[in-house]
Amino acid sequence: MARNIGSHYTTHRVLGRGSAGTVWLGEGPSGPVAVKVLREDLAADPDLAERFAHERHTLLGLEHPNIVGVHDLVIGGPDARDIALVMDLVRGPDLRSHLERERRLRPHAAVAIVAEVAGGLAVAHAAGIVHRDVKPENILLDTTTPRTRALLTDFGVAKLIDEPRHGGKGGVVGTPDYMAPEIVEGLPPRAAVDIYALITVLYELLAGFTPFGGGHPGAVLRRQVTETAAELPGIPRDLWELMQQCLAKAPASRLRAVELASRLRELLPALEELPPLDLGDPAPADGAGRADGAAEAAVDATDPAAAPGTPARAAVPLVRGAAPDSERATHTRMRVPDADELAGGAHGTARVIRPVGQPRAGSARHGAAARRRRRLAVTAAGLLGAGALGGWLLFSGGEDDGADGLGPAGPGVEQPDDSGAP
Ligand SMILES: Nc1ncnc2c1ncn2[C@@H]1O[C@H](COP(=O)(O)OP(=O)(O)OP(=O)(O)O)[C@@H](O)[C@H]1O
Repeated sequence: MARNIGSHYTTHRVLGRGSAGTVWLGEGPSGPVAVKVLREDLAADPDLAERFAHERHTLLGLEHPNIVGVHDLVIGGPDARDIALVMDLVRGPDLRSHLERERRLRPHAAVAIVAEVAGGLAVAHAAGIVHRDVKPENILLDTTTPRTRALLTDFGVAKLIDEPRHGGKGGVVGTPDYMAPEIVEGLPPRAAVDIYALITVLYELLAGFTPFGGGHPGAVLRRQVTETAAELPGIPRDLWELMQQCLAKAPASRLRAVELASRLRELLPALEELPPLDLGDPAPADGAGRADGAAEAAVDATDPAAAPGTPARAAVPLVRGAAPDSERATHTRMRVPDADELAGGAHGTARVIRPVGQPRAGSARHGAAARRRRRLAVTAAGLLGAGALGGWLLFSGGEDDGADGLGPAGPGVEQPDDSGAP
């Protein structure tokens, strides 16, 4: 049923749901738009409404072909409880859905997408805006043009929702798989966190899994701080060197967005003919269950991420709590693993990428449930300080609409036990 948002916009049908609210297809004075209506419980927070109003200028000011433009911010509604962002309508899938379908992208396609997003980030960073939640879910693909265009969305929303409520200490909300080590260490997020996250996305597009994902969110955060990304077999040397530089633990060592965009563009011609990286698992055409077991056979049976009923990855929304307008489960509290647990025990938790055709003995198949995507909101308050850990991880759990996830402990990847389940 059509619903009015402010005096200029009408919403018609749901395009998608995120942790912060629901995105609707809408109509405005100049044509179709996407309208993100924040969750009622968030919108009811007067501080949040105030922050959105305060940042109106920033939210509306970013213009770039690779950034989803925000046209308007509506605060009000019949009961004065709506907060809605009116955005460019992007016709096409988000990068998460695209990757789930493709499983792994050709290096040229992956680098082209990431170079475009880096271009958008460069403009935002120059304006002093850090995205803070770069991940495939926040990259939309416009497929209406002859050449698909990638657009980064949700600018500024992470910061607004993340701010401490009443001047108290806020946690850091983010997505463990893409979270830069300095955030885990409690430092304020600067532009370099977006570079780290974006190159993590590139790694995922090439490999089908993130460098440090899998298992307990606390273990993922620990790996972000302590481990080194495994080199992907067959990746061109100069591309890998650039990726390593942007995955550096020290933020100052990473490239700036503008440099990254141009370096990636320079690499493109040499990547044109390359097929997707061969990590040893025949990609199923439909991206659905790998019923023949050829791929699943490589997954470590001890990996909690591979256990039936355990989510394969942790794509994390911005905010805690269940969306009242979605079917997600309510949030759950869990303890951050202590320093010892986070040290990973004697065996560590880094993935080992095996050479093609070399399955690991004693490995087991993924359960169907292990491929489900789960969303978590993580608050990491001073997670790793002087080697000791404190605080809590707060996460909301629930599955999305049943799309198969790309398990970080994907085929061809070993991930020793890092169980730190609550
Ligand atoms: N500007 C847009 N145009 C078209 N569709 C959009 C637009 N913005 C979002 N969507 C759709 O709505 C879905 C939900 O978007 P939203 O930003 O609320 O959540 P998310 O980024 O997927 O997750 P989260 O907010 O939890 O991190 C997206 O996956 C996409 O399919």
